[in-house]
Amino acid sequence: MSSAAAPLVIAIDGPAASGKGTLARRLAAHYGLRHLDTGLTYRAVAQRMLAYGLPLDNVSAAETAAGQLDLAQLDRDLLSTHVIGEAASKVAVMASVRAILVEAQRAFASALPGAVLDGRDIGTVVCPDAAVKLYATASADVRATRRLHEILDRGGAADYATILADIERRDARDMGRADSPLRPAADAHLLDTSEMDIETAFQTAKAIIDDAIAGRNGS
Ligand SMILES: Nc1ncnc2c1ncn2[C@@H]1O[C@H](COP(=O)(O)OP(=O)(O)O)[C@@H](O)[C@H]1O
Ligand SMILES: Nc1ccn([C@@H]2O[C@H](COP(=O)(O)OP(=O)(O)O)[C@@H](O)[C@H]2O)c(=O)n1
Repeated sequence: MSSAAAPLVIAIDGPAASGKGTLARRLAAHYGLRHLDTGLTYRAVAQRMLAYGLPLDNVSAAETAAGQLDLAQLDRDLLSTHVIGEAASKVAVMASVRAILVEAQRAFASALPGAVLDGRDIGTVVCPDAAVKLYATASADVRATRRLHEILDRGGAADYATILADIERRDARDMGRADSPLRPAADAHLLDTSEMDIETAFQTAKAIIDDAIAGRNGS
């Protein structure tokens, strides 16, 4: 039996530009939950390192930056650059940095009424008991095209081949690292959005979550 007072946690993982953030934001608004883009926590640490000209493998500096992080101050516009995403995946291989960030992410998830968290290890490490776990995927080609349009729409410059190579390199680093590699949790629902528009992806995710909530409430 489930407790009505337990926070409802929805975990969404997936590789770069799979659409997990877009889904997470819409789902959080729909279900009246708070949202945390955990990628921004790694990006914020990386941004501090870049701003101070520190090497991205400087563990003690990265630990300090992680310890000083304020989840309420994460600036998505500032942190969403391609360069910071690449740097974040280098910072994210450090187990001690992950431990600090995971603790903050778990505290966020534990408050009522619950939350949608998106990232790489939410269903496997941060919230292994989440009520619903989704693993968003899309082909590397589709993801690179989405990211390219995102950058161009913001007035930036980029080319498809470079973005695709960066995405494939980042996938390999995130899936190959020793601590908390990117992979679907055993009980995650796979959501391949390659041929879904945003609305279809949202409706598909919502149907999965509604089912899980009905099961949780014993109906
Ligand atoms: N199903 C979809 N179809 C088309 N574009 C999408 C879809 N989902 C997300 N996008 C777009 O792709 C880009 C990356 O999406 P985002 O949610 O930020 O991915 P992630 O959080 O996985 O990196 C954004 O510009 C977003 O609007
Ligand atoms: N829960 C998480 C979230 C992000 N990350 C790391 O942070 C990087 C940036 O994550 P992000 O979610 O902001 O990147 P995008 O998927 O939006 O491109 C990823 O490539 C991972 O290396 C992680 O290790 N664990």
